[in-house]
Amino acid sequence: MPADAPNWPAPTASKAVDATVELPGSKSMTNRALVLAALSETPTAVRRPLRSRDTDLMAAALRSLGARITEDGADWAVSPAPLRGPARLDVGNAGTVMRFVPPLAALADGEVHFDGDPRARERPVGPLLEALRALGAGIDDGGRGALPLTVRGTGALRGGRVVLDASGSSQFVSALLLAGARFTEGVEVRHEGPPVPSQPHLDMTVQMLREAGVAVDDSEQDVWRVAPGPVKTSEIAVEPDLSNAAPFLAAALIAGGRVTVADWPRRTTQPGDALRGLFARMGGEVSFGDAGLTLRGTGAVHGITADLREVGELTPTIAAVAALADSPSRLTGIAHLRRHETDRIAALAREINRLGGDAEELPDGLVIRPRPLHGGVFRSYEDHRMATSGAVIGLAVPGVEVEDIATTGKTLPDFPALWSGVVA
Ligand SMILES: O=C(O)C1=C[C@@H](OP(=O)(O)O)[C@@H](O)[C@H](O)C1
Ligand SMILES: C=C(OP(=O)(O)O)C(=O)O
Repeated sequence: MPADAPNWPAPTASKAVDATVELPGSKSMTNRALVLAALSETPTAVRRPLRSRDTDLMAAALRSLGARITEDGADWAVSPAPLRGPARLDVGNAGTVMRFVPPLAALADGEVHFDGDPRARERPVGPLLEALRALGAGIDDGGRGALPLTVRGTGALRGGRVVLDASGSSQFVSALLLAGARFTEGVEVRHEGPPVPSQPHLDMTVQMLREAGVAVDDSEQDVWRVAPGPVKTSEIAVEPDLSNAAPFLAAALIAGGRVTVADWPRRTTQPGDALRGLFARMGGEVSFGDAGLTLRGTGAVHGITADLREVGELTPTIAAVAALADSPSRLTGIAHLRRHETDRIAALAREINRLGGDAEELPDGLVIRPRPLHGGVFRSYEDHRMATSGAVIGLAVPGVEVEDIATTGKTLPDFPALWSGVVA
């Protein structure tokens, strides 16, 4: 962010909202689609991908490894090519790039160097690197277990069985599975440790692999087996990003009225689908219709006690709503959020409290006791979901200014315009 970028005055809702919003594609599906397309034996059309910092970084990384990725209207056309180095890749602060691409680099011929934003160097990749080494990869990370690092690809990876602790991020497992069919022996990943977060994202990985013709066995708890074989995709349609639906649905909860998110899939592996249940418990009326999924505010906004381990990505928005509710909330199971774009537990508590709230950190979550809030600057810590949480609080609290709203470009570059379209 330019040091002098002005804060963004969050619009206050002066009346009930009444809007339909068309959201861009899912970050998680887009970046899986790009990886699978780059590994595929056949060219792939990725339909309605998200265009944002994280997905542009993924496309750039795969291009550097040899894939041809071109724009075709709103789609991306991906032509695979043998993976090769040398390459220097920028992961930005994208967990999906820093975790999903090193296994591809291990399959490439040549050295591939990875680095990213200062925060990316603090995010965990160690268990993934250890697993890749155990599967035959040569990696130089200076013993840090973190970026920057170099993968010394030889054009093939043996693969086989590996045990790792994926309690820090489900992306360690997804990374090994996405590339696993191309390892000579396939891969068997066994998790040992505290629970793996983000189960829907693991389901997304497994489902998208199966749709690409890859045999995956996930019948045993905490064990995933990917058979060696070709990846074959020709077309992957990306669903709207349901995690980015969170602030928009929250707007109807807070301001009253209704917000419809267009093209909400009836069946999906996206964690954002859990918003239907979570926001219903917090006071919304949720219904499917021809136009999409609609949330109607009832005037009531309730606190919630919820274990968010599986849907940690939704925490910042839920916490913002919780700060405006009529009863306390207790959000748990999310210790791993301390290693997300920022320490989200600490950042949410700090920013809610700066506006006069009462949020208390737990080792693995937050307790939020609603209190009248006042205006002020809501800092975003270069975290897209912190920025949108500030916008949600601003709906009900005059004088909230969100620092660095442009950071929403990580997954939703159009946020300010989409938000004005809903709340103006
Ligand atoms: O695989 C994915 O696309 C993601 C998995 C989750 O990561 P963690 O399991 O590290 O929380 C999620 O928070 C992230 O935004 C996207
Ligand atoms: C944790 C997130 O992103 P990343 O893919 O960088 O892990 C997120 O989008 O909430």
